[in-house]
Amino acid sequence: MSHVTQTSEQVRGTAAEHAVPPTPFHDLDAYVALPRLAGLALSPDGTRLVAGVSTLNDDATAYVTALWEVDPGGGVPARRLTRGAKGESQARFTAEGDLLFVATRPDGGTGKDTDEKPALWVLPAAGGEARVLARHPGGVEAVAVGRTAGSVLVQASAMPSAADLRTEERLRKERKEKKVAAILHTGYPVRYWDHDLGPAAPRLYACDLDGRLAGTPSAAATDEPLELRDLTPDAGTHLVRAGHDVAPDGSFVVSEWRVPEGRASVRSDLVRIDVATGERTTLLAADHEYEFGSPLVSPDGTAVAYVRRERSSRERPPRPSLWLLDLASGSSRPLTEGWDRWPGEAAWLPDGSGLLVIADEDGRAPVFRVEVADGGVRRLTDDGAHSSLVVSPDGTAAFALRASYEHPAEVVRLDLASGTVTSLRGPAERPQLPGTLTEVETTVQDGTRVRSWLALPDGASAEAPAPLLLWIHGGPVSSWNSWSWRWCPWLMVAQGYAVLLPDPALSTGYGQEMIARGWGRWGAEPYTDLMAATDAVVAREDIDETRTAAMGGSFGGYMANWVAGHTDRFKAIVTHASLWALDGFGPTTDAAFYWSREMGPERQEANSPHRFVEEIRTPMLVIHGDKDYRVPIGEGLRLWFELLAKSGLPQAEDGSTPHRFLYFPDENHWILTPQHAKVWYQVVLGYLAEHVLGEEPPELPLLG
Ligand SMILES: CSCC[C@H](NC=O)C(=O)N[C@@H](C)C(=O)N[C@@H](CO)C(=O)O
Repeated sequence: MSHVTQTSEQVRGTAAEHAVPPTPFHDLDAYVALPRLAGLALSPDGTRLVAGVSTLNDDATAYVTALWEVDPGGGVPARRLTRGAKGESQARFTAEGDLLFVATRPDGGTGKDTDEKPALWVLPAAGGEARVLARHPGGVEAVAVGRTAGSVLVQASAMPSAADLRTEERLRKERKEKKVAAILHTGYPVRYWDHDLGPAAPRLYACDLDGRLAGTPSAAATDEPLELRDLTPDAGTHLVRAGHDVAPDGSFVVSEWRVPEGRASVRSDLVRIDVATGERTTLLAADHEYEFGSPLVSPDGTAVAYVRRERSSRERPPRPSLWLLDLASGSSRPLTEGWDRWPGEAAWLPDGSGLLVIADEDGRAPVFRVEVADGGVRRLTDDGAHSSLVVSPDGTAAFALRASYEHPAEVVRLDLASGTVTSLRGPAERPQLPGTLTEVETTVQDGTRVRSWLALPDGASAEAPAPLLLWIHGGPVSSWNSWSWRWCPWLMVAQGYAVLLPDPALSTGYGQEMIARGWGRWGAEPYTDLMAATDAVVAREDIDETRTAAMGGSFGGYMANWVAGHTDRFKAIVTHASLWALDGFGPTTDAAFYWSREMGPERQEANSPHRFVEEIRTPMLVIHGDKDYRVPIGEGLRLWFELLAKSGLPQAEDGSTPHRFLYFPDENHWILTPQHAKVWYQVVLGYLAEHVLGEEPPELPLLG
């Protein structure tokens, strides 16, 4: 019996085989075994809802995503649809109700060696086995479908000189056989997050169904994979990380189109690509003031909702707003210009009268309704952070994933008339928590309200005050508003810590001025806001002011380093994937142009934590992954050397040090594999136990 109530149709993790912990947050094996939801797809008739669910593989060394069907009416338990050993993702429905997905299946069901590249599969609505619909020598990366008819659009990466898929295959084979991995770059960027860009770059292909899926199951089973028709043979690097949307009738695509603009900077235009001919026209050309992204074609195909991003500079942060482009006249107008929030994921209402838009607000990410007629914005949901929004064909309901710091993502139905949100019978139930979540706020010197989440362990009281962990979010332009498997406060709460999650200057969801307050001033207001939030919480009688630690990842790691050089109030500091010397980080991160708009050499100097190394007298746990291209490993290496060599707490002559460096040779900015995630939490919790609680460090046999 597991601690989580599950039906036979629900996901089981390896925790079920172990002794029962009070909650999954008391046991790292149970924690990493919790199922994780991502991605929703709704059939065009609104009767079928499919979610991706990741669970551990048999030896608990990887997550595998399967597709599950969830009853949109909430009556029937969720059921698993796919069972491939390497998993399935990107569920999409065709207009006829066939379920498409991307999967890597070793022999593609054909017995032939397919080099295990992800292919496009279909599970026909008419019944029968799943089969391959299309392949690409580089693997299928993304799939999009017109909602009412027409082509399936496939994104896959092609070698620049390959004019057809036969050449593509040959070029890839030659590189593989000769073990050539070299890339000759002519532009920027050259890396993204955890992988190299090039020599292959994304293109869009049409996969013309021509009614072939509407046949009988037996007819479908004999079908050969379809040909992919290249719509963008001249894409070069223009489609690198470019989002797109297909018109409902499948006749055209609107896509972001990256344009180099000199001095290693790239801007984003919007283009229209005709699916029949591949003809491309620029709809909106970016300039130094504005760029354009996140296109969504209206239900009648006559307009495009998009995000116009006021570009950032030394003087001001970026400012996105939602706009509407009329395709016939080419004229645009603002939809949310006066709304002081950053529009995120959006979906059209089927009658075209408005859009549902998700935006950060006050530690949450609610769903808002934006009226096309007058740009009116109305908040529809109360708690939680929403994602994967899909709207029912009759426009009466929407479905989404909803998460918060109280629970991981779950599938919900939102009644658009009443605003009622109902949890559906998903593949897993909410895990039991080892404490409670509350909201706290304080007013800082300039009058700004700084709010935070505070996770408290059961039993914290004036008689038994809890040690405090200040956890600083990354970005920095983001917010603590949703469940994160990487930054899970409840594992700390289960060990008796209270965890403070503040949203300081630069956080989203509090208006543009909150972001502007910290722009180019990372060591100023963002830091003092965090200290003020900590001061307010340690004044509580259920918190022990004498046992505190600070930690953060990425920008949160930057701030942890800054904290280390500016106060001795914490017993320990944990700094993950952190920015240490801004002159080094600035030009070596994967999108240097973005950061250089905010920080010139003077600001880099003023805000760089490495300048305060001699002031560091707090034990630090440094963590970094070698394949981190967002905050390159050089930051971690330099921090570690300088901490030992010249901090206020240097390595002793006998080689001993209270500092530690947890290094992951094959992880990136995020530590993702289940066993590495376990190691991460074990080492962090052990380090905190030693320095905050005064306990013996735990033995970690897997670390040698
Ligand atoms: C190249 S655009 C920067 C995106 C983002 N910053 C937004 O303000 C970012 O990746 N920042 C990292 C340094 C960072 O702090 N990442 C955090 C949060 O996204 C993380 O958890 O990875």
